[in-house]
Amino acid sequence: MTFVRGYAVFDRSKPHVNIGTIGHVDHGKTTLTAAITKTLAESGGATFMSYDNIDRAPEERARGITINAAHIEYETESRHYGHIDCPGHADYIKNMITGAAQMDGAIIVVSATDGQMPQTREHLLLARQVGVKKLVVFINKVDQVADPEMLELVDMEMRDLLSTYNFDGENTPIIMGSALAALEGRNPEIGASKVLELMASCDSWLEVPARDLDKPFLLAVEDVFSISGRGTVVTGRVERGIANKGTEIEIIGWGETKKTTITGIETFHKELDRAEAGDNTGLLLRGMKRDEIRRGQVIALPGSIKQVAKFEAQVYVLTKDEGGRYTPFASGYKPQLFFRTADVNAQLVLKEEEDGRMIMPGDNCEFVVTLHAALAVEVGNRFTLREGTRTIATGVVTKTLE
Ligand SMILES: Nc1nc2c(ncn2[C@@H]2O[C@H](COP(=O)(O)OP(=O)(O)OP(=O)(O)O)[C@@H](O)[C@H]2O)c(=O)[nH]1
Ligand SMILES: [Mg+2]
Repeated sequence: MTFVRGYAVFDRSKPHVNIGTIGHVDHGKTTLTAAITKTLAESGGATFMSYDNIDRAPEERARGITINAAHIEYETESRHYGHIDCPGHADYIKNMITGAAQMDGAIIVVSATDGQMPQTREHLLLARQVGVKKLVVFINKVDQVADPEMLELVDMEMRDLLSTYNFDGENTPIIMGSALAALEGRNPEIGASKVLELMASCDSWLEVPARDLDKPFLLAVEDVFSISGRGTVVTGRVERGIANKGTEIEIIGWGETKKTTITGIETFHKELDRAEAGDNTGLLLRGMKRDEIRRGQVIALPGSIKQVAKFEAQVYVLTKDEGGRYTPFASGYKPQLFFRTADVNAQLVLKEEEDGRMIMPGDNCEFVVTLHAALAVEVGNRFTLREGTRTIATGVVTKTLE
């Protein structure tokens, strides 16, 4: 993860919403992210973040693609947004899932020249799976398309696709424009004005989710930093509850539980006294070394959540048209399981083993899932199963076992 320094005083006078850009590689997510900061900077709602400032790792610059999800912040008149620019490349889906898992809503970017592509579909599915309820569509690169019918077609196909993945295809706002024009400060009719229209749609269409402030504190660790002279900081989105400086917590997952105290809280480089559900935050932890904490663990109120290595789950196996497998698999299958910010090897055994029964793409089955290492899992948690570079199934935990 890259942390990009923000500008504003983090006050709670405006509702905070976590959003971000998702979609197929090269469709213009990072360009749009930079364009949003440029456009909002004019009204004082952002610090301009150049493209190179967002994709700043050497490998990202050399290849011209995003690898790490980057965190940015900006404000509209009515809201404060945390924005995560996700990678589109199929090899970095893992970083996309971790990024999307922290979003309340998302902007899906689709290029007018290509229309929907494999990761347009996969990202929609994964966004749905990690709990993103609503999206706004940005059809980008309209400067490259002369034929209005082509744009209409992309619009129609996106509405169909949204409905396929259980989003509101009919009413979802679709904005057509050019992120590059906005970033380069030209053709405002397809540039800046469209970015403003996009932000207005985010303000009106994406909802501020109800935050579970009353539940016990939980944050899924996205990244771990060591800050010299201060100690170890973990970052991630607070899933529920409230924590203050001085709150005792447990670090749970990967088979280990450790206890410590929160000694500092920082959100977008501003010191705060408390972290609450919905915040994308960094917690300074007493006496912890950087290598004692890992992505995929959770920081939780002691005793509020258990780690389990075995649970029952309802699993839907994607068809090949949904990007899934072409062929069936047998009980005992071992995919990679993605859950909150964790990814772990898992084994799926049919709950009621019928001799030699094969599981077909399109099937809905009950499995007993065994994880390679225990994680903080609860009934109702959603997860994704992947194999190589392909998402092959999605599931929900129905009962925890051991
Ligand atoms: N013509 C035109 N080109 C654009 C527009 N927006 C982005 N591009 C170009 O498209 C290419 C890819 O843009 P990025 O913003 O890196 O795409 P991305 O979606 O972030 O790509 P990944 O993060 O690697 O998935 C770059 O060369 C951009 O300059 C646009 O509106 N018009
Ligand atoms: Mg990018």
